Amino acid sequence: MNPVVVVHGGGAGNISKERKERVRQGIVKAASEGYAVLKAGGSAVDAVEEAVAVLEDDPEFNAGHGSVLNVNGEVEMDASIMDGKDLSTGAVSAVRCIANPVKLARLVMEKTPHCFLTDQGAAQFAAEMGIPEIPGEKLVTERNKKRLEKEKHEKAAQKPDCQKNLGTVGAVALDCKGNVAYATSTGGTINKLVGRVGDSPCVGSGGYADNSIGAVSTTGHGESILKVNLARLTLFHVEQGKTLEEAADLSLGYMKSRLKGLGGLIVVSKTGDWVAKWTSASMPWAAAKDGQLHFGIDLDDTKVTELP
Ligand SMILES: CC(C)C[C@H](NC(=O)C[C@H](N)C(=O)O)C(=O)O
Repeated sequence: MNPVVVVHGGGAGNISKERKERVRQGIVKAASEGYAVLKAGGSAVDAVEEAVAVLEDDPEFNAGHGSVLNVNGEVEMDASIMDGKDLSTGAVSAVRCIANPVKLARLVMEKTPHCFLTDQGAAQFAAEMGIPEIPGEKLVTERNKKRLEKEKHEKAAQKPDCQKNLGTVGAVALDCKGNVAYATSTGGTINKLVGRVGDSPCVGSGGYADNSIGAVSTTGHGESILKVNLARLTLFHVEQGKTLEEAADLSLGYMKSRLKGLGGLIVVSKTGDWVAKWTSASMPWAAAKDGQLHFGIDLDDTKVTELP
C-alpha cells in the first residue's frame, strides 16, 4: 500500500499575504514530516500524531502554542486521535499547561481503559505519564491577546465565525499496512466559556477512522459539527458508495443547510484516495502521496511539488 497523509490548518478568513506564507510553510512542514514517518515504516497513528504535533508547536495555528483564548484570557485545549485498525480512540478536553494535547490523547488511547479524560483528571494523568507542565502563558501569543480584546469590544457587532476562529489542526493517514488514523487538535473558539468543549475531541464529530472505510478530520463551527456528527456522517456516505468528493459535499452541505454551520474536512479512503473540502472562506491543507506534495489555502489554488 502506498502511504498517504493529508493535513489541515482550520478555516481561514482574509489573511495577510505575509501570514499566508507562514501558514503555508507550517502546513507543508506538517505534511512532509507525517509522510516521512510513513515512509520510514511508521504507522498511520504515528504519522497523524507527528503531523498534528508540528502544527501544535507552530504559533500560527489554533492548537497548542497559538491557541485562541477563552473568556478569561486563558488557553484550554481539546484533542483526539483514533486508530482505524481496532477503532481504539483517545481524547482530552479543556486541558491547560501542556505543549501537545495530541500526545496526551494518544496516551489516553494506549495507556488507559478509557476513551476520554477531561480537565483536572487529564492534567493528573499527564503528570503521571511524565508530561512536563509548562506555564499557561507560554501558550499565549500577543496576536491572540489582541484578538480576544477585539472580540470582546466587537461583541455587539457579531462577525461570522469563519473570520474569528482560525487554525484548528488535523491529519489523516494511510500507512503501508493499510491502516488509517486521524488526529485533531484545537484551542477551540475565541472568547469561549471556561469548560466549553467543542467537536474536536469528540469521536465521530472531530474525526473518525475505520480501516474498512477511511479516515476524516474536521474543522469549523464546533457546535454545528457536534450536532451532525460531521466526520462519521461523511464516512457514512462513503460506505453508501459515494465518492469522497460527493461524501464531503453532502455532509458539509447538510451542516450548512440545516444549521448554517460552516467548516471543512480532509478524508483518506482505505484505497488511498483523498480529498480536502470546505464551506468556510478557505482552508489551509496539504496532501503527500507517491512522492508528491499537493497543497493550497484558497479555492482553485492548488500547487504540486516533488517531495525530497
Ligand atoms: C470557522 C472555522 C473553520 C474556524 C476553525 N475553528 C474550529 O475548527 C473550532 C473547533 N472546531 C471548535 O469548535 O472547537 C479554526 O480554528 O480554524
